[in-house]
Amino acid sequence: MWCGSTKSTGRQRLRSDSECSSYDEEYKIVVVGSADVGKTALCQCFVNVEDNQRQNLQKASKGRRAEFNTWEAVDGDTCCIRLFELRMSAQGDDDEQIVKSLTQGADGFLLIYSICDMGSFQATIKVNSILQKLRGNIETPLVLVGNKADGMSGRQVTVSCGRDLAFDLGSAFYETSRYFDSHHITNIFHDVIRQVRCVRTRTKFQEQTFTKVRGFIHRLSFKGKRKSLKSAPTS
Ligand SMILES: Nc1nc2c(ncn2[C@@H]2O[C@H](COP(=O)(O)OP(=O)(O)OP(=O)(O)O)[C@@H](O)[C@H]2O)c(=O)[nH]1
Repeated sequence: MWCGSTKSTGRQRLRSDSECSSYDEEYKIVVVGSADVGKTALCQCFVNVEDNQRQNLQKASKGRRAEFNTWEAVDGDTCCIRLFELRMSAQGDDDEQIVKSLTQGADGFLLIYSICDMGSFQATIKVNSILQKLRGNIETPLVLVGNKADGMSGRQVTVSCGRDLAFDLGSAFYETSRYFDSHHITNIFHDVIRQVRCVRTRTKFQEQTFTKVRGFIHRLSFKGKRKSLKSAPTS
């Protein structure tokens, strides 16, 4: 697995953006939540950034919008995953243009809160409604994630609160931590990719069905016209 970040950290990138965007299967995933819930930490764990680089990245990224690219095999199919970190507050006082363009251009979302911060949990409800409003009718693959489940700080949000919210949102739900086994975090990112694949397959199927039906109607109307021309009396 190649890992890299497009944050201007001086870190060497092994493949270019254009390579990523020309890749067959590209997934744009927005990792969204309030400040300090661990968005950067989870992205870094997923793209497998080493611990010593992690500290530098974190220092360099404060106040910046982070973006990570990685190539990853999900269920045997390699794809290019682009992660966009988006800090959003419940007040909706964020840069509207950026929120709008990231939200509308995304294939899927990881909605993060910290289980040690009730405010961040409550904010996810508001953030989700902003996302849904901006997406309109576009289907939105979503995974709700309660981070910092390592017990280092006091828990403020119970597991059942998280589960109930996920049920209301119609999303998958995980609790995790940057200190958990990396497979746990990988599995969360793979889950959202699988959901995006389902949406894409469904859309493709609907488009193919629509094309077939349109072709059938076209042929029928053509036959009908030919018949009426043949049966028309010749003067
Ligand atoms: N205990 C614990 N701390 C974590 C975990 N993930 C992140 N942190 C800590 O929480 C703080 C914020 O982490 P970040 O990854 O910068 O959070 P963020 O959501 O990207 O923050 P912003 O970029 O400010 O929005 C840091 O001090 C991290 O070390 C976790 O799973 N467990």
